[in-house]
Amino acid sequence: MSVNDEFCRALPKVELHAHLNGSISESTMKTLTDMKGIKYDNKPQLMFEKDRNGTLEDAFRMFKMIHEVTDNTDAVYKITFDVIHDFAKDNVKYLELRTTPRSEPSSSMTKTTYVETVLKAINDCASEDLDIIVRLILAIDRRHTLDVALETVQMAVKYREKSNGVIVGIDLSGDPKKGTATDFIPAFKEAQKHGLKLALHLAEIPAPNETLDVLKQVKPDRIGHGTCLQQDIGGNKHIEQFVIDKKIPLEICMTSNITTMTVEGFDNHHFKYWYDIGHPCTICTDDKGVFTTSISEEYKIAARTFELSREELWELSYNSINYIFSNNDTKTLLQSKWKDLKTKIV
Ligand SMILES: CNc1ncnc2c1ncn2[C@@H]1O[C@H](COP(=O)(O)O)[C@@H](O)[C@H]1O
Ligand SMILES: [Zn+2]
Repeated sequence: MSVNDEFCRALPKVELHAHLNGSISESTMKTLTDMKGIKYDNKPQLMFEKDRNGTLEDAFRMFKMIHEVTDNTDAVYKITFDVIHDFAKDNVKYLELRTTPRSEPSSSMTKTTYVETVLKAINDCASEDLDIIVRLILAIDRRHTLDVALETVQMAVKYREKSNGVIVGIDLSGDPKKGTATDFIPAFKEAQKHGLKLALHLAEIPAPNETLDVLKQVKPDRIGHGTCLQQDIGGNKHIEQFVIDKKIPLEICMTSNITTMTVEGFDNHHFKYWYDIGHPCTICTDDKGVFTTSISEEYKIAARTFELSREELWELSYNSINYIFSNNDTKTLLQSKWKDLKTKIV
């Protein structure tokens, strides 16, 4: 049987690359704008309309506007709670959300209350019967300074303890056209020293020198996007070979790349190359709200574009369990859940 919407929804899934604020749904956006007394009639400025392309600049303008709506702890609680419910409804059984700690003087929200609020929403969801495990990655924004990055790592260490291990890692994200990833190497090393995992946006746009430096000096646990990893430096495929040799999993965000035009068309997406050589890849949404997608939709696009069967999609989803930032007990639990569900859906 061929792959259809129903199959992709029923497939149990792992989501490892989802930015909290970029994952806001239209209905949460409506509620939050109502709470602030803003008239919500501006969807195209906050989220891409389906199948409409733009640029990375457009996406970053949208994040800025979404941040204006989530500028207080009530809103941060609501968005976290709703995003977890959205993913649970889409049959995501294990979710690693990532977010950049943010302070907002207008509402007296501090980075501390921001992180505590996100953790509280995660904790409250865990006491519901949602059948989803949620972990948190704190993000370093490449537009910020090394000091800010070190502060983020410190918060991750402190709140990993306080949250009983809900925080699992550190991300590097933010506008890839700004800042330099290598500046944050001391923060990445500090995170590793404390046993935190690293999921870094690398090569979302061509940046071979910083990509190779970061890869060699810290060897991240996963790479976000990796769109331009196949570039040569001095005629040698150093970067690609390094990623292959070290088997660093790639977080694949197809709709995000096509919409921001960092990849020209689904047919040309680098997923095909890496998948065909058997490299670890996991299908992700990036920002399901801003890019008007869902993880089920991303699986469907992969199947449609690259002619993957139900069995192949199931494998793709099952193998993603290997790349999560949680312990072997959690992996075993998820693997047995997948096996139980397999006979019902494949
Ligand atoms: C499109 N590709 C992308 N490339 C790089 N960084 C991205 C991104 N998509 C999202 N973010 C990062 O996530 C933030 C929003 O979520 P949080 O406020 O952290 O929850 C953005 O401001 C940006 O720093
Ligand atoms: Zn991302």
